[in-house]
Amino acid sequence: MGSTAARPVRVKDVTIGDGRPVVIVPVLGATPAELRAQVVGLSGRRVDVVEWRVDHFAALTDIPAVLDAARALVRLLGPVPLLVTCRTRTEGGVADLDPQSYGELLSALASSGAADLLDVEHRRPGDVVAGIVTAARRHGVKVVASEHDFTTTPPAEEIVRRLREMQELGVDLAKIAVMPRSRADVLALLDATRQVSEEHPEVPVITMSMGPLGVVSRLAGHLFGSAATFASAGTASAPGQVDVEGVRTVLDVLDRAQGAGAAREPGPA
Ligand SMILES: O=C1C[C@@](O)(C(=O)O)C[C@@H](O)[C@@H]1O
Repeated sequence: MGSTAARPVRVKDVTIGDGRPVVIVPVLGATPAELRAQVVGLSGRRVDVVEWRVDHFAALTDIPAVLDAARALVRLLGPVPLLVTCRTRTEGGVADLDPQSYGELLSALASSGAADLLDVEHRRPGDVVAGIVTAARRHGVKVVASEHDFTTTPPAEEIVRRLREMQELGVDLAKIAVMPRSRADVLALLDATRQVSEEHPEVPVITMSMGPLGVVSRLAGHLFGSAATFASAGTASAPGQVDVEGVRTVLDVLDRAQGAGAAREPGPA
């Protein structure tokens, strides 16, 4: 274990990074009406955080329209925190923004109070990333640094290095999604997750191995140290996402099994 203490992130009534997996569900509407319908469709489902994938929004370059839509979502969600993510093309999303426009949009979102959490791609230019993080800090918005590799899985040491690089940006959470080509790749992702969450728990990590091979990381990643999992409700935002009910069922089973295991542990069999 590292010498520093875990620092779970508190957003509204949700705690991220205390060992219990947080379920995040993306919405991908192109218009405010589509987004509204998707969020209404989530009511009664066990969703901890909603992610707005703003890169799918038709008026992405119209900052006031984006802020209006974000505010409407926050009102509709009530106690459920909103994570706003603008996934660029290079990271597997649909936004085609130059670094300056990316920085302006995210800084505006950070300053507007229209997001509880903001995803920041740490591979954008350093000054752009720093500007967004500063704006978010000033306005009490939590930052999730992120990186995506839709073709490969780097070796575990490299995943560790990238997660550490993100943790050191002064953000609240560090996230990495990678694509496995083998079972060994899935293990590499899980092992890197274990290592960073044990040695550097001060910034919780969110990790996933994508596609069908990586599904186990979405269902049991918390047992290796991942603080959250992305689950779908309707349209998945990445390959391998399982529907929210399926994820909840598995998490409940694992939770019960762990409780039973803990109760048995002290005595001899
Ligand atoms: O970063 C992530 C993780 C993700 O890519 C996944 O694999 O579940 C889904 C995205 O919507 C989100 O922004």
